[in-house]
Amino acid sequence: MATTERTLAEPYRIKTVEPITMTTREEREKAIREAGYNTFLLPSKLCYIDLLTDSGTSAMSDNQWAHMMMGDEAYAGAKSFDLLKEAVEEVYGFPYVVPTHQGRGAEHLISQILIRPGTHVPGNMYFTTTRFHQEQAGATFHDVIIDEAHDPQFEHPFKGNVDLAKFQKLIDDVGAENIAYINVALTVNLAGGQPVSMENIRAVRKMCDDNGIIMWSDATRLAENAFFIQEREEGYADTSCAEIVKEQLSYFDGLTMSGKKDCLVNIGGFLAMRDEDILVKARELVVVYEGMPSYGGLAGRDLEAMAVGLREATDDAYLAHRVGQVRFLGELLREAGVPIVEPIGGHAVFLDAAEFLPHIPQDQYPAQALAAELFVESGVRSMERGNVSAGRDADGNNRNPALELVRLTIPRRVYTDRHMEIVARAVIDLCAKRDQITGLKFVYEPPSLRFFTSRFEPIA
Ligand SMILES: Cc1ncc(COP(=O)(O)O)c(C=O)c1O
Ligand SMILES: N[C@@H](Cc1ccc(O)cc1)C(=O)O
Repeated sequence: MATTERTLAEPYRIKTVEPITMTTREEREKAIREAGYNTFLLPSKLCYIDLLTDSGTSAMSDNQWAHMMMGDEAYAGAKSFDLLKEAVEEVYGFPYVVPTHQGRGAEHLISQILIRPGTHVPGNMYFTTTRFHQEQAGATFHDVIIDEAHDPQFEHPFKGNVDLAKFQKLIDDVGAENIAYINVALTVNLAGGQPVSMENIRAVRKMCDDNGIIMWSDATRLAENAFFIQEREEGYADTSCAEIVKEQLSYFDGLTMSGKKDCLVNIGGFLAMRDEDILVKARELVVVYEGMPSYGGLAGRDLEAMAVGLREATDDAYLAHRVGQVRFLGELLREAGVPIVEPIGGHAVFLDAAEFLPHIPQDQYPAQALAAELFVESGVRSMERGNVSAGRDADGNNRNPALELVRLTIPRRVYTDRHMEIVARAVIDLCAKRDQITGLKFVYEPPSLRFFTSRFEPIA
């Protein structure tokens, strides 16, 4: 959809509003200094338009709020769990579900269940928390995404696809019996919100069947993935996103879910699976780390909101608007010559910071510097997704990923297209004076998941 053709209005009307206010440049300069040039450490009240993340930032519907009042807060056997179980079975097709407080709670449990120390986990690009839990359980992560995903400019309709040859090579190198499972993310966050095709999912399933490998999904943005299949894959134009969601998942043995994205809730997650042995182990572990198997760290009202939200998120009109709004912002930037990751993904527009700031070496964290400066310029909060996020390897060296990006992440059902225009204007204005932006160095660096809490100062 080109910007000029954006005729579909929001498929909802606004019933509750939350005021936001603009700050002065001086206030923002002080705030970013105090936050150690890390946008994660900024107070949200100073962020005029907050595009840090699409996680837990959705606006809930009237129906979700109504269900919040109906949460069954019993410690055990709450009916809210039954509602979630029914929704997961009906919409996703999995008979068993174990709630967790959010996605990484589910990642922790499945990593502990399926990984033996010394085994291997392939995936279509790493995700920070996912890889952390896999490594903590003793596995080695292997990136088996297609090469194109590491090239920000490469146009590919399904840039999140698994490279079957890379997967096969790993099987040949380490032996199928040493592969704990393959983890396929729908869509791929760090590649730019890029989708995986149904054809690719089927082909991975076949390789898993041929080799006796468990096929798991990080299904965090599975509804957005379904939208891209409907839009781009032959044979799916007349299939509803709800049907595509179900078909996609029919090939998997189970999934981890961060409900904070495509279940449209502010908190929540779960594991879903077909295998009873995995269910039993998940129930054994969930009571240690999260709570009873019927609530997993959540309130009954959270389970209710998630059960309703996961249905709403598969609606065709909602998804067309959702992905359309992300694209609207991306196209405004592209038209102005701002370097962005192509094609524009499902949940965010990613600025190519390496291209934006060619004068800043990667070890001076250009994406981190760009996110900080965008906030000072405009009050728009974004997130670094490059060298800082990738962390250090076993030898203590920066991983220097091929993608050095800043993510403008669009919360679901929260901002209007007018907000998107303001964001585009801010980025375009900053692009015109990019030469003035300088690199950063660490003044505090935590040992893991450093991007959340690290602090920096400018290199003079
Ligand atoms: C692709 C992906 N997987 C897993 C997670 C983990 O989910 P959560 O933030 O709910 O722990 C996230 C977001 O954090 C994500 O984007
Ligand atoms: N999953 C969320 C929250 C998050 C952000 C950064 C991370 O590396 C981990 C989690 C997101 O992608 O925005």
